[in-house]
Amino acid sequence: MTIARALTVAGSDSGGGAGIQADLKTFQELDVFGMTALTAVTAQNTLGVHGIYPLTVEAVQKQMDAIGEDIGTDAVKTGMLFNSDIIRGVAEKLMQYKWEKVVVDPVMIAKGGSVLLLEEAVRALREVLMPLALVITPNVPEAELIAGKSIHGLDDRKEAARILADLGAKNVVMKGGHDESNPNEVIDLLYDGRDFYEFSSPRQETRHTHGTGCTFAAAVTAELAKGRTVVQAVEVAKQFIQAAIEDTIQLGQGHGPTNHWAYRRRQAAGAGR
Ligand SMILES: Nc1ncnc2c1ncn2[C@@H]1O[C@H](COP(=O)(O)OP(=O)(O)O)[C@@H](O)[C@H]1O
Ligand SMILES: Cc1ncc(COP(=O)(O)OP(=O)(O)O)c(N)n1
Repeated sequence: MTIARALTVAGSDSGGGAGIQADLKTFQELDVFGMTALTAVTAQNTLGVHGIYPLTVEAVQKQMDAIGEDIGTDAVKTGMLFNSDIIRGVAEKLMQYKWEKVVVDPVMIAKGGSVLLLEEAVRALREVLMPLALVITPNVPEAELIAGKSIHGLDDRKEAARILADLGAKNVVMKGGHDESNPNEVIDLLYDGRDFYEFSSPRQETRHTHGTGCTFAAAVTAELAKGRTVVQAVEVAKQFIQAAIEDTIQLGQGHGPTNHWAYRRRQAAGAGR
């Protein structure tokens, strides 16, 4: 039996809704064998981030070597990378192992406002990591910072996507959760350097959206690991995150996590009809 493999290079969220925990749950739900290279430990729950403890570059690279020298991987996702040294160290290993299906989720700020990427690291993200990305998945504030332009609505998002593609990302998914120019719909916009594709879903009125970005990017990574095209992978990821937000599980007192079981349960229910 061959099994698709995916590696996430990201931070740990003790609350289980975002970071490496969200990535592994998503990989598992999509039938992909998940592996990890931890970049930082966060003490985090639905109320916010209470502590950040980055690992050394050596520790991050050793974990990537452990995968590269033995198990190998079909796709890689990067999440919280925290500082420019870690970004450069991760980029070095992506190149060394010639991992090409790389999904970069340019995690910068958590919902509660905590900084998950230092300001000094944005340049390294732009110059060193983006050219290695098969797909980059910024939310609106992240795209504004990387592209250096403010974004209001779909036309601005398209222009920012072009700027990000010029920086070297082969495909740009501009996520629409923060774009409230359309109160009824959330449109995720994919730009492949030539064409735009829109993935739309009804906007859910909920505060339980902790880890949506990680979960979405992990689903894209899992589908790429299985050999799907970028368009197919984004299509599945959109369905996965929509189910995870709609079938809410109410945990904690703040922004709760999404439901990583929901997509599989819906698929199973559909198959049983
Ligand atoms: N209120 C919502 N209703 C439906 N989908 C949402 C909602 N908020 C976010 N999403 C989806 O969750 C994913 C993450 O979106 P976004 O909020 O833009 O990024 P992030 O979680 O990184 O801030 C996207 O696929 C987006 O379409
Ligand atoms: C360890 C860790 N990594 C990433 C994030 C950000 O996750 P995201 O999916 O963008 O969700 P919110 O934090 O915005 O809810 C995180 N919080 N922790």
